[in-house]
Amino acid sequence: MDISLNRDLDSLNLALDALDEWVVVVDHEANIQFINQPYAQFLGIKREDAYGHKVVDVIENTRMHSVLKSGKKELSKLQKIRGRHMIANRYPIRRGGEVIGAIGFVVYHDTHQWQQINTQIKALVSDLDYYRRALDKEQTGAHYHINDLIGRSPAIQNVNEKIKKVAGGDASVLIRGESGTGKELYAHALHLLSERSKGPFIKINCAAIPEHLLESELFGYAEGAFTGAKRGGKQGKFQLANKGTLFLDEIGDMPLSMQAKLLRVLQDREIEAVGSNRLVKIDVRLVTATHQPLEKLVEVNEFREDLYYRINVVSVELPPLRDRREDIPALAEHFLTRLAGRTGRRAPKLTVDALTRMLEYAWPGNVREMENAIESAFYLSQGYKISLQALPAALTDGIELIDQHLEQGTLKERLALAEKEILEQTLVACKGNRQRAAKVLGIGKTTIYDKLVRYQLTGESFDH
Ligand SMILES: Nc1ncnc2c1ncn2[C@@H]1O[C@H](COP(=O)(O)OP(=O)(O)OP(=O)(O)O)[C@@H](O)[C@H]1O
Repeated sequence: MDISLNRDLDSLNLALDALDEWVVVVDHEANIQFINQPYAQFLGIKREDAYGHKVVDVIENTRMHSVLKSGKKELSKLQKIRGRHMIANRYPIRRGGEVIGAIGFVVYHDTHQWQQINTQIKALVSDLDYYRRALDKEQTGAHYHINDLIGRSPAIQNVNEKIKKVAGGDASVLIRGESGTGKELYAHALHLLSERSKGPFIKINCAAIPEHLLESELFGYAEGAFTGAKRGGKQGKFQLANKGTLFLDEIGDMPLSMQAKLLRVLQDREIEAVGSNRLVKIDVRLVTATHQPLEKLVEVNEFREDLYYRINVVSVELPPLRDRREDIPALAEHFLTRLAGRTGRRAPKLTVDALTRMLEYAWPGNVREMENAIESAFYLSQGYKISLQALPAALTDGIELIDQHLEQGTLKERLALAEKEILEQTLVACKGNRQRAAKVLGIGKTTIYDKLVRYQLTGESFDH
């Protein structure tokens, strides 16, 4: 027996019988020429008996004859057959432009099947809408003024000076720096220092938005632009940022197709919403940020050179935290005070060991990593001090930790350690003012200086 599948009509029939979809084919007079086995079975007929008969006589509520008449396909139409609602697609068949028949598929045999999918999609769309709105809320408005930013190291002072200088005017600014160095905070500060400070500050993270949504997020869409488009359309970030600042974060991750569109908008200063053919003028200052080596991306054709020059009129480089270690004590204190405020707890202090380790550590995740480290240590420690043990493993790996409860040493050594810690905490509380610390502790000026030298507490980390 030949069991191979041939390119003949029989094989085609077998293939159509194997489908879950039900299939019917009619000729130009709406007579059934083919019906697949599953469909015939559902209708309770022998398919041979249906051949040559008018489709309206065999299938309830059919519209195959209408498709023949209109020559237009009908997609996802509801059809009730034998008490069940089905979803059908119907297509005209043409030869040389003339309609010679039609083919129909029942895609979902039961609306229950379809309803299940529909419910899932509805839930997803509503989730998406919720997160979009939450994201919009979070990404609107500038919250950080330059004076709120912690850090007085020379490297940061240079950045602050540059930001103040370029804030006025409309030059596009590219903020560069490793992840977690504070690029977004500086974009806020730049906006608040600029003449556009009364206008909106709108942020969009190019890396976080799927490529197919990025265009409509940036430029908006017109009503009916695509399935699921909101009635009345939607404004894009460019329109929302009108007369203000648009902050494009992670610009290095923008897909090439969008880069071309963005470049055109920056050149022409007008945008066209998706699905609209109306050009709208925009008045927006562009601030971008990236941790990516843009020049390298230009070399390998992953970032457009012309766009690179457009966005890089002024470039501000944020130094990594390891190059401005002087800022670490102040940042630590800032985060601890903020956590204390939020939780109603008294702000704890870092022990000298913990602070020393934080000053030595390389902080590959920069200020964000430090903020997280402080937060986890804050919740892990209960008392007034945060010891080395409370710091995350990344900082303490490879360091010999002595369990506090098993702390060894003579009484004299342990009293000295306690004295050192009291001195250190008082100094931090007095912002490095030794005279005040001496007064608080009820000791003389000379005594405190002697003790500070003995315990090596004369470093600049206590000066603020
Ligand atoms: N100078 C600073 N003062 C206070 N907090 C800061 C400072 N710099 C950074 N932070 C904090 O560090 C975290 C990271 O900052 P931000 O999101 O601005 O970094 P980023 O460089 O934009 O990071 P990414 O490249 O990952 O987007 C934030 O929680 C921010 O509050």
